[in-house]
Amino acid sequence: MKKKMGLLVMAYGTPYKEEDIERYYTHIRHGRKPAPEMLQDLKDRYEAIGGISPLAKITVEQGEKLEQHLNKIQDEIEFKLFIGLKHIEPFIEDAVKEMHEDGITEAVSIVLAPHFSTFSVKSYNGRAKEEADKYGISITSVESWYKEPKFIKYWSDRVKETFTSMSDEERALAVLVVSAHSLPEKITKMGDPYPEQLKETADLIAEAAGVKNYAVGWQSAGNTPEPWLGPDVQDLTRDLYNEGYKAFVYTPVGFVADHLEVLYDNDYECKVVTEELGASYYRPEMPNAKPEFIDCLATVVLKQLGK
Ligand SMILES: CC1=C(CCC(=O)O)c2cc3nc(cc4[nH]c(cc5[nH]c(cc1n2)c(C)c5CCC(=O)O)c(CCC(=O)O)c4C)C(CCC(=O)O)=C3C
Ligand SMILES: [Fe+2]
Repeated sequence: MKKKMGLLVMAYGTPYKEEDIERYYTHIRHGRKPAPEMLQDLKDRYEAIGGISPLAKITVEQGEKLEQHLNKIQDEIEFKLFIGLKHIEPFIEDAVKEMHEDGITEAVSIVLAPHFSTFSVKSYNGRAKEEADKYGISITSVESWYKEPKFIKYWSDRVKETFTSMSDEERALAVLVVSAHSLPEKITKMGDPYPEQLKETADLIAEAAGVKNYAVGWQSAGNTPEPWLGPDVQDLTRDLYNEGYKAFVYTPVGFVADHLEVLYDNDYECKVVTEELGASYYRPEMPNAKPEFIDCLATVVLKQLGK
């Protein structure tokens, strides 16, 4: 008899249609409605990437493929998928309640973001645990998985391919920019491991790819007066250009899918800067639901369970 276990896959969530944008943004802002111009700015950014983000579909595909793959590569546990989102339905709490209604008493959870921070993974895991406690469900939660060798290999393979595709002249002046979502700088004072985890990720990828010229940057910082972690990837691009680099390879490794922060903040905003400088722009493909990435997530889940 196989043991049945809930597989709680958590992700950020995205509006399903234009009318969802306001309530989604309000949820991100902890219930404070955005000013009309902030809302319009966000709507314009979604419009610029085709009206709506591909993220909703990709998250489901990642979850479903992970469930299938886990059930294929081992036969001790029967995993059942539940998707729980941070800022739109199905919310994390909805997913945990559904697990309970399904008779599940044991679950493993993973967030579709590799690095731990109090603002991201800690909040996902905290919400899941609080709801699970109501039903007596025990959840074991992955806290971070950026060090998983299959994750590092995913990105170092992409980086190698990209550098190999360049001419010798271009490669000599190329630089790798490894980035994640910025967070308020105050997390550093709280001893948050997030900045250090991104730096470690960059070191591991650069080493595995054999790339000597690389830098860590932050992107997609919020629109608030407080200081955010820097340097911002756009400013960093200009600084690196002034140091002599002419080709830029962006790897937004804090994300795992094509979505607004990548399709707009990298593929539009960073690209504008490289075009203005006359430099070349590369952004290797995101993991999405590629088999090697699904296998990476499965490895992380099984390791969490001591398998
Ligand atoms: C750490 C982190 C991740 C990575 C980890 C994880 O994945 O959990 C992440 C991912 C994402 N963030 C996303 C979208 C947004 N995040 C926002 C705003 C914010 N994010 C923050 C943090 C993070 N965010 C913070 C501290 C704010 C400011 C809140 C405030 O104001 O106090 C805003 C508001 C407008 C703006 O600032 O742009 C939007 C629209 C999407 C979906 C894109 C799509 O729909 O395709 C994804 C995957
Ligand atoms: Fe965000």
